[in-house]
Amino acid sequence: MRRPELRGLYAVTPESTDGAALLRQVEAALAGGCRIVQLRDKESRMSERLARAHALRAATRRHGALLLINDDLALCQLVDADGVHLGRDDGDLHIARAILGPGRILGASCYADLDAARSAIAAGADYVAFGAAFASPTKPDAASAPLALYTRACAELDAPVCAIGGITVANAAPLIDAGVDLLAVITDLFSAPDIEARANQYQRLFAKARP
Ligand SMILES: Cc1ncc(COP(=O)(O)OP(=O)(O)O)c(N)n1
Ligand SMILES: Cc1ncsc1CCOP(=O)(O)O
Repeated sequence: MRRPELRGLYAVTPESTDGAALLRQVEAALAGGCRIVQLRDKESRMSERLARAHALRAATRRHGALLLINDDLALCQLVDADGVHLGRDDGDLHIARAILGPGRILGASCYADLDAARSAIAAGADYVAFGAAFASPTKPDAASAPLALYTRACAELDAPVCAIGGITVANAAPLIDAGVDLLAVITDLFSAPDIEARANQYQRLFAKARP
């Protein structure tokens, strides 16, 4: 079943930020209207990741927002997060769905591969992510997903479509016009001089597109 809450700005946390600063930044994004946050942390030790996940869990709850955890099912369960995001090297999606149960959200990276997205949806993914939409400062080696792929994905797939990679408020409109449901953003959000205002700009792009 489609989940209507899977639409809008999807804030993915940056690396190399201290825990207190990260929490302030995420709070600002939430204040600006962001309703979906992903903890993506490949650098911290487990104890620090756990502390960050707990802090983000509390903050997202205060704002009625969703928290997803990148890569880590166990951490998702430990902090009672709303779901996980998994890539092709992060384990089998059928098994992830079985572990998560029907209530939690499962997101899957599909790079530029529509067949991978069909398989992911069949395995129980709630949304499928394609990228990089544009050159990404965070992941310069990411595969590239052209706009036409998003158009096809939105027309052909029965699940919310997420775009990631190099997205900015200046280049996002064609993706939203193509029907993309989720814009996953790191740099353009968390490096903005005013994160709350930037999050609000994204939410307004979605509000303008359709109800
Ligand atoms: C929403 C969203 N889409 C794609 C990714 C990338 O996931 P993955 O390919 O597993 O790469 P890493 O993030 O693990 O480097 C994502 N994290 N979130
Ligand atoms: C995790 C990931 N996967 C593909 S691009 C990317 C990074 C997105 O970050 P940014 O918004 O800074 O380009």
